[in-house]
Order: sequence, then structure tokens, then C-alpha cells
Amino acid sequence: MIILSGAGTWLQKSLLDECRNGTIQFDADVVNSLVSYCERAPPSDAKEYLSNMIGERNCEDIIAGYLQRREAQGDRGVEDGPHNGMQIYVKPQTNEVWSAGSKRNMRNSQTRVLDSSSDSSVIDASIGGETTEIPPKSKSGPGKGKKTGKGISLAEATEGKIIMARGAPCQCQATRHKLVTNCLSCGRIVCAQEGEGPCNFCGALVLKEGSTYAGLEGSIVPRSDSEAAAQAFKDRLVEYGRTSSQRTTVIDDQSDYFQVDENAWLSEEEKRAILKRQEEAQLAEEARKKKVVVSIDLLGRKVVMANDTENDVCINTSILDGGTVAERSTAAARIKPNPYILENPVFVIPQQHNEFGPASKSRRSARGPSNLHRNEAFIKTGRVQHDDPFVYVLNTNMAERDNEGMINTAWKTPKTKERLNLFSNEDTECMLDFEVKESEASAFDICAPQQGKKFSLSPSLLAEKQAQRSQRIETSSATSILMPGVVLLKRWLSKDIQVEIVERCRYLGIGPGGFYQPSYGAESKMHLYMMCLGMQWEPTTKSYEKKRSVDDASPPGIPPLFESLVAQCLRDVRHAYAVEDSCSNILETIPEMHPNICLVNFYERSGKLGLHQDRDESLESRQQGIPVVSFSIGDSAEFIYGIERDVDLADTVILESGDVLIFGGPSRMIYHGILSILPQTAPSWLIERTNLRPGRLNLTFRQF
Ligand SMILES: O=C(O)CCC(=O)C(=O)O
Ligand SMILES: [Fe+2]
Repeated sequence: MIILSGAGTWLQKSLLDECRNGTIQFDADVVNSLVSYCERAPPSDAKEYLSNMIGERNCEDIIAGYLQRREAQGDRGVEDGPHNGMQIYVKPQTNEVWSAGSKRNMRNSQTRVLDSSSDSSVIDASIGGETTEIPPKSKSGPGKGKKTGKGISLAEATEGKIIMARGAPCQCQATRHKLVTNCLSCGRIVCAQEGEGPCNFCGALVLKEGSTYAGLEGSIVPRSDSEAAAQAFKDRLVEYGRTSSQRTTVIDDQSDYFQVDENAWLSEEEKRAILKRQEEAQLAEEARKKKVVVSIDLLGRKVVMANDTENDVCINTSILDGGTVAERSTAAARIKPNPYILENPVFVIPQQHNEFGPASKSRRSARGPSNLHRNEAFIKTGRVQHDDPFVYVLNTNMAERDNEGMINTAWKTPKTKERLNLFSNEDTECMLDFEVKESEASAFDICAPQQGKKFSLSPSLLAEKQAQRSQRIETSSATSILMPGVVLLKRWLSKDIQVEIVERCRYLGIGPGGFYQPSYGAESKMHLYMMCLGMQWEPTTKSYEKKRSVDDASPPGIPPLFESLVAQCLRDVRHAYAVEDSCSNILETIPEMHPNICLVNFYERSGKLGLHQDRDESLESRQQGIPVVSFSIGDSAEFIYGIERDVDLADTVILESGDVLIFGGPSRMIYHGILSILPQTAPSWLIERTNLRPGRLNLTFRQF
């Protein structure tokens, strides 16, 4: 409660008079707020406030009079609390709403300031946060008003907490007053000041939800019983419509998810399909529980046991999506492979003195295990192609060991499933099931299996150098010039080199593009096994190709060791030639040669090769007389040669293991062939070291 001082009462009266005169345009409540503020404020603030609000020029006298009165009464502001002898303010009871700019209303308004002794005037300032409505029209006349009028501050008034006159237009767009609703006709935002009723813009009736505006509800009094019944029926229908979705939604978990049999929404066919899938899923789940996926990270030295949960999720969630469990799990696996699986490891069967270092007696402690037993291999890296020769070698070895004996027929394709013991170089042991893709063309292994026999897969550079050195030391070769340009280097290939060549040819020969039995046509197989290096010689077309027609395999490359041997033997040939025939131009007889083709033939005991010319190399190569260099290893052979294609006229020379024959220059196009293989003529040390099959290995190097 604010009790007005004498000065305050005077100020209030004076301001109201000015309002009536039209000098200022405030309604009574604003005036009351203004006065109550001034009463609380110090004189200087009150002066400034009045000047700002009503204009100094307009009401100079009022401001001065008020301040004088304040001074006269000892400059005391009003106090909250019980009246202490001063006048109090009672909210005037008005017949008209005070609204800014309405002179008529102001003139008609009847505000009264009562003496405290006659009637206490009180402004209730405890409005709080709620909007306080001042009734637009008071039926009580002047002096008869209740004493419960609400005092408001100017701030409250400007904040919109006070509704001055219900229905009066307001532009606050519900920023100052509470939102009532939007006009459904023009969209106007109607605030609490304007309230329900005709829209102030378009005139349409604005009602909020559940409105009782103007007593609309229940205002239609039914005129008859039937109208009343119709009304009730209508209400029931409207109510039904409003709440129907809530009342009719059935959440039937039981039939939706659990009871396939009694599900009214499924056809018999669908029920059967779902039951089948459920059964499949159950079986898959049981199988999954039994299955343990162990991923072995040999490099990281970890064993990871992985639950195949991703697949489970897919199987479970897709049960209604159709497809078999296998299809669904395949799809799942396609999406997310097990990240721990070691993809494509390379398995190597090492041997003594190979790149993994010297072997240890104890396989458990071996860093590079060499004494591996059946089905044991060394894992080299994390990557391999299934058609990688390493895997072929491994499987060949295992297949042969399974048979535990000599295989005299062509090498058999590997078993598709094998169990393999793996050893990492950190002495980790594990078992692994793996699958190997079978080759299209059956490979031929030039070496027979031998229990415990190891073979080198990839000798180090050091081993190559050693082999070359020993070549120079061991060789006690003899050179013969058979014809101009035809030179025979007897036993030019050292023992080690011969072993090396056999092992490399074996390794390459059982891999893709390895040994096969070529044929000129449907019924005419050649009497030998052949493997092409560098380029593929096609017997049917008698031309060089990138891939071979029989299985589309690309020929392996020529090992660098072979190339260096060719270069070295050519140097030796030229040297020998120079000694033997000092007159000839050696580079014309034996021109420079860089082999890019090597045909590797293996003749079994019955093998042979008819008289022919090597004429499928380029014309340039042939015309230049670039030589063909031929290495012989294993059983000896009757080599026939001549300038005509007539066996009877051909000369014969025995080519033994280690012999190198060169024909180039003027003899580049001689006819030549293999008449026969001389049985059991291969050196015993070669068989012991390589287990080369009975027969002869021949390599002819050419430059296309
Ligand atoms: O085996 C041989 O010594 C000769 C091979 C041959 O002439 C050839 O492959 O073209
Ligand atoms: Fe030939």
C-alpha cells in the first residue's frame, strides 16, 4: 500500500485536472502510478521524472508546486505501512475507462481524492506478475466504488501487465500481453488486451479453444426435447470424433511380435514363411554359439577371440525381410568383414640357408623354422593371392606328403581344404583351416616328392652371388664350335647353379603359367612339358602372346639370375671364339643379346622334339642373328641339328647336364630337335639335391 502525502495528493489532483483539461493525456491509472513513483522518489528524481513524463513546459507550475509542498512537509517521501496521519489515496471509481487520447472519457471520468479522515485511499501495488484487468465499465457510481482498486506502476502499465480496457485495439502482437489466439480469418495475433470477440482488424469472431465467450456455451437453449436429444447426439459425436484415435489404438504386442500362429493379419503362407525363418534363425544362433572365431595376429602377437555379433544382429533383425539365413549372413559379412582376420597370409616353406637365416634344430625355438613337419609352414607376410606361387608350393608340398611317396603322374591339384600348422618367427604356433582355389590347368611338377626334402623359394642376393662365384671356380668347361655360330660349352653350369635352376623352375612351374603339356591341335600333344617365361609361345598359332590360351595365365618373368647367367656365358663364348677363331668378327657371329623369352621344356624319358627352326621371334632378331642360348640339366639328350629339315642329314650331339649350347649369327636359323632322352644319365648329385624327375630340363633363351 502506498499512502500519499499531502504533496502527493495535491500532485494527483493537479494531474487529473490537467488530464481533464486536455493538457496531458493520461488515464487515471497512469496518473496514479506516476504520483506513487514521485512519492517514493527523492525530489530531484521526482522532478526529472515529471518533466520527462508530462513535459516541463506544460506543467511547470505543477512540478514546482509539488516540489514546494514536498519541501514544506519536510521532503518526506511516502512510506509503506500504516497510515501515519497523512492523506491516503483511494483509487478513484470511474464510470469511464481512462484511455490516452480520449478527452471525452477523461472529462467524464470521476476521480476523487478523499481525505484520509473520511475515506482512506489505497493503491494496491502488489500486482505481481499476473495481468490485472481493470473493468472497462464500472457500474458503481462516483463515491460508491469499492475500496479494492489496484494500484499499478507505470512500469507495469507499460509492460502490458495491466489490461486497460478489454477489447481495445493493441498492437503488441502478444509481446506485452498474453497471447489469446490468432484470428482464423485474417491471422491477426490477438492478445489479452484485445481478448476474444470481433477481430479488431477484420471483424471475424475470434475465440480461443474452449471459449465461453459471451456465454456462447449453453446459450442455445433447446426449444424441444427432440432438439435437446439432437444436441446431445451431436455433442456425443463431436466428442467421439475428438477422442476416437486415442480410444481405438490397440497395442497388441502379443499378436504383432510373438504369436505368429494366431496372428489375424498374416496369411497361412506368411505364417509358414516366418516360422521357417524363425527356425533357421534358431539353428543359426545355436551354430553361432558353438562357433568361435579366433583371429591370430602373428605380427602383433595377439590372439583375438571375436564373437560374430554383427552377423547375429543382421540375422535377427532381418527375419521378416526374407532370404535364407545363409544369404542374410553372407550379406552381413559383405557389409562388415571381421577386422581382425588376417587376410591372405603368405605361407613359406623355408629351407636351410634361405632368406630366413640358418635353421635351428628345435622347431619350437627356431626363428625361421626349417625342420618343419608335415603340414607345417612359416608365415611370411600378411598378404597373399590365392593363385600365388607360395601357396601353390605349400599345397603341392602338403599334397605330396599326404601321399607319402613318389608321384609319377602329373601333379595333382591341391586339396581345397587343408589344416596347417603355422609358426611365426616369434615361435607362435597355431592351427588354421584354409582354402585354396584350384588351378584351371593342371600343373606339372618337375621334381618328385621326397620326404623331408626342402626347396628354396626365394634365395637371397647373397646366395645368388655365392652361386655365381662357385660357378666360376667349379667350371672346367670345354668349348666346341660345332658350326659357325653354333658353340657348345660343356658343363658350363656349375652344380649349384644347376640345382638352383631346377628349384626355381620347379617353383615357377607349379604356379600359375607353369608347366603344361602344349598341343599343336586337338590330337597332337607335344612330347614335353613346357613353361614360358617372359612371353608365352603359343604352339597353335606359333606366335608369342601375353597370356596362354589354355588357361589365360600370364607367363612368369625371367629370374634375374637366369639373365645374368646368359650374359656371362655369352661373354665366355665370345672369349672362347676369339681364342679359337681369331679372324672372325665375334659380334657378327655372336651378337649382343638381352633375353626376354625363355622356353623351359621338361622331357620325360619318352620326350622328344622334332626338327624345327626357332622362327617365331621378331624378324629383326632373326636377321641380326641374335643367338638362342640353351641350358641342359638332368638326363642327357640326343640333339640333332642341320641346315636342312632332314633328320638323316642332321648332325647329332649329346647334350649333358650342365651343357650350354648357343646358336646365333650365321646359324641362327638352323634346324634342330631332340631325338631322344638318354635314360638314367642325370648326375646322381642332382637327383639327390633336387629330386628332379627322370628326364631332362632345357631352357632356351631368346630375344624377341
Ligand atoms: O631341348 C632342347 O635342347 C631344344 C629345345 C628347342 O629347340 C626349343 O625349345 O625350341
Ligand atoms: Fe628350338
